[in-house]
Parts: sequence; C-alpha cells; structure tokens
Amino acid sequence: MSIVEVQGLRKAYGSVKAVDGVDFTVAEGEIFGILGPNGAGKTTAVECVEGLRAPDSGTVRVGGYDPVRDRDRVTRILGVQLQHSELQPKLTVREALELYGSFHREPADWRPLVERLGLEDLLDRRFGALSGGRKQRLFIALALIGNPKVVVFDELTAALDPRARRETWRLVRDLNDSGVTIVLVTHFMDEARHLCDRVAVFDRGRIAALDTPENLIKGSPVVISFRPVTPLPDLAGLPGVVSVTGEGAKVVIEGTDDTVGALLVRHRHEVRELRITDATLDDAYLRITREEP
Ligand SMILES: Nc1ncnc2c1ncn2[C@@H]1O[C@H](COP(=O)(O)OP(=O)(O)OP(=O)(O)O)[C@@H](O)[C@H]1O
Repeated sequence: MSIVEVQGLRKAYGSVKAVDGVDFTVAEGEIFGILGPNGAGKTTAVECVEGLRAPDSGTVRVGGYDPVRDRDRVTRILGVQLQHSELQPKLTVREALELYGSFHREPADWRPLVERLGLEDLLDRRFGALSGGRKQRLFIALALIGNPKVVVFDELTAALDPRARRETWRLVRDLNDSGVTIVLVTHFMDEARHLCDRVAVFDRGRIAALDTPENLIKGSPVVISFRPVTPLPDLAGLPGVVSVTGEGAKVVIEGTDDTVGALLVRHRHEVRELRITDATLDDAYLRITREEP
C-alpha cells in the first residue's frame, strides 16, 4: 500500500519551473531515495509532501490526506528533518526534545528514543556545543518525536564525516526495520545504494528515472581494460560496445558484460592484465542526468 502519493505535481517560483510534472508513490515500509543535481526540484517536491509549500497543480497525499488542507492529520503521520535545520544554540538537548514534543498531541516518550540514538548522556548539553553527528542524531530524534509512520530526511548526512555517516545509515536502517517508511533526499550515490529500495532521479523538475539501485546500474556500461596479446578485430563493431580507447598497448572498452564474453571467450583472444570495473550508481546518475544539447 502507498503511504505517499504524488501525481502530476507542478510548482514554479516565478518563471522557474522547480517541479514540472512529477509522479511517484512510496510504499509503506520502503526507503525511497530522491537523487538529482542541484536545483533539480528535489527539496521543492518534498516540501510539497510535507505541506510546507502548496503545489500549483497536481495532487499530493500522505496516508490519504492532503498535506496542505489536512495539515493536522498529516503532522500526526509524517516526521520531517529539514535540509538546513538549526536550533537556538543555548537550547539543551532535553529542552529541544520537550519543546518539539509539545508540538504533538501524542508525542513519543523521548527517553527510549534518546537511548536508541545514543543521546542519553547529552541531555544537558547545549545544541551549540554538539558535534555535527550528534546534532544530526538530535534532528532524527526530533523528526521521530510525533511517532510518525513516514519520515522525510533531506540531505541528512551532508555535513557528516564518513564514520558519522555510516552510523547515521545504521540508524536509518534500524528505524526502517522498526516499520517506519523513509523518504531520503541525498546527493550521495553510495548512500542511496546502501539504503534505498527504490530511487527517483530528478532532473530539471522531472523524474528522469525511477527504479531499484540495481536496475538503474544495469543500464550503465562496465569498463573493461586489457593488454592484447593476439591481434584484435574491430572492437567498435562488436555488440554492446559503447566506446573503445587505446592507451599504448592497453585497450579500454566501455560496454556491457556480454562484450567481454563475446570478445574474449567466443573469439578466444589472449589478453593480459584484464580488469573489469562494474558500473556504479554514479555512472548511472551521470548517464541519466547528462547535459542535453
Ligand atoms: N523559495 C524559492 N524562490 C525562488 N526560487 C526557488 C526557491 N526555492 C527553490 N528555487 C529554485 O527552484 C529550483 C529547484 O530548487 P530545489 O531547491 O527544489 O532543488 P534541489 O534539487 O533540492 O536542489 P539542491 O540539491 O541544491 O538542494 C532551483 O532553480 C531553485 O533556485
């Protein structure tokens, strides 16, 4: 069942079409990624889901409710961590939790939440004195304080070092394992690959691709490099070959896995230093969002 439904969403700022006809649904229990270049419309789209912006046209439903018209009901279902979150630096962790709890009719007991997020020893620490990783953990706690069914994280790990990012990924997974649906806006391909069940790649206000990370990668070529021992045929003519470049005696081919099969196994060519580099989600992303003429 879908917990978030977006259909024909459009939102412009003056002449800038930030979101220009976007459709997607997020299934209950899913981790749904939103990727895309700067200015692609990701934040605008999730702000419409959060009810912070009213769409120009199209429909948005969260748990069946309109986030603008049925704000109260949606607030009970949806937790939000904004892209540029800040708190008063003198506020302590405890005060922040109590303040945010007071915004909800039935707030979660924040003590187990704090324990789960490893914040129990920091309750009297002021926000301004927390490290980036701990601030993010606090923002996760604040997003969860209303016991939401679905949470939107917008560039949750952007300011974190690699260790803190990995810890945050673990928290996101645990949260999802406990039944919370997650919408994750990110610039990090490895993050999307690690966490997301499906990924929507935004480009210029539209969704350019929407699939599992594995399927998005499938469409991208692998890179095969080797030093030929026996003479090679015209490689560019082989099925699945995208490009061929030669660096001295070394040949580099971009193509599908089948290219290697066809070239080396079927034609029995002898090669040295064979290396095959799998496509990554970065490759898929670059292919999907490449500049059009
Ligand atoms: N409040 C606003 N007023 C005017 N233009 C805006 C506003 N917010 C966003 N835009 C413009 O709308 C377009 C989409 O912006 P948006 O922030 O939704 O993209 P994004 O994909 O989230 O980008 P980023 O990755 O940089 O956060 C951009 O051209 C941006 O400059």
